Amino acid sequence: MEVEAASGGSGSERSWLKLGSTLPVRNVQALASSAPDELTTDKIERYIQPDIDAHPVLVERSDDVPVIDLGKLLNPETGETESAKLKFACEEWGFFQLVNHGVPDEVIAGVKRDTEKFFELPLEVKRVYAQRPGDLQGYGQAYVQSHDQKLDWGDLLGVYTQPPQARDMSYWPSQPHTFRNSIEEYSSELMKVADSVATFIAKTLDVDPELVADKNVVQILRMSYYPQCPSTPEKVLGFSPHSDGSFLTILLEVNSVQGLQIRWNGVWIPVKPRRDALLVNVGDLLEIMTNGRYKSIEHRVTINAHKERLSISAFHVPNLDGVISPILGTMEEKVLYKTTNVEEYARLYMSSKLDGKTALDHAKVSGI
Ligand SMILES: O=C(O)CCC(=O)C(=O)O
Ligand SMILES: [Fe+2]
Repeated sequence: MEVEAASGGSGSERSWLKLGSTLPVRNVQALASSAPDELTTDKIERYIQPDIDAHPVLVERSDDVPVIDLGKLLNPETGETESAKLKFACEEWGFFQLVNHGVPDEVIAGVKRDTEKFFELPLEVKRVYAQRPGDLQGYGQAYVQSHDQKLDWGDLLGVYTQPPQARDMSYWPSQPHTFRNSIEEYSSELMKVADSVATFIAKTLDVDPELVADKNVVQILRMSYYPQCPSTPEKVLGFSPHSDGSFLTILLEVNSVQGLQIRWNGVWIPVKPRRDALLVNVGDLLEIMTNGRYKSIEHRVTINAHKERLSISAFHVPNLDGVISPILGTMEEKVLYKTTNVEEYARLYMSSKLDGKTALDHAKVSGI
């Protein structure tokens, strides 16, 4: 089985699109729907995660995942208190549920409906959008970073949505027929949310919002479909543990089936889907920018024996030609991260050459 590693841009065409890595394997949705006797040990083997139980799962902490109210952040009377909560959420959790986010219900309902319909389409139709090697856009299987890495029990649709001047809608799925429109509406609403969140994050850091304004200009949507897994679901993951290589990620849990778990003080905490919220998380680039104060937390997705799960991740990232420099709070603060070139970071994140380390480790000042 071959990993088609990112070949990288051809110099003139430097874009996030060219940095993906994909594995041309069988579609998981099709595998999941095969008859139980067809789903042999041999076929499921590559998905079995021996370390899945290495850390305990603490369901009772689920209610502690912070909730941040964007309406309260915007209101001068409540802004300060809410901003302190936001700071705490970014420092201690790296994840928060964002309520009163302002995205109209019908926009969310539209993109949810069309994402569900897309994955219901016959395999041959979805395959029309198959990923090209080294392309983040298209339909395929989840990325893997090394030949021996366990496979994830999920299929994805990657859509490169922003910035408007660079996107090419002709790569977007045209089925269901309302999909392009619903993606476009959702994408532009999320750009607004990401801008507001970034502005409030800048305030919590006491830095000029201008300093974060260019960190969110590119957006990639990833629609994930994790089919039910009739065979040993407790040993299989929809998405292996990782942190996001983004600045900010905004997640929509499409059908509210629980699956996401976040790593908190050595244990896994399941996140309860909330229909009224978007789940926001700090990505690696924000961790670098805050010199480690805001945490890009590891997370994973578990799967179900009988229920499928769908989600939409929106990764907000800077242009590839920039750099991220740690902002230091005080003169005494220890410098944890190097000034990092965004393109180099993105290549590293997507590459299979991580020597068991994470991309974030490579951005650290050596010796730490
Ligand atoms: O499906 C989810 O809940 C999370 C997906 C995720 O972690 C990602 O897309 O990076
Ligand atoms: Fe993630």
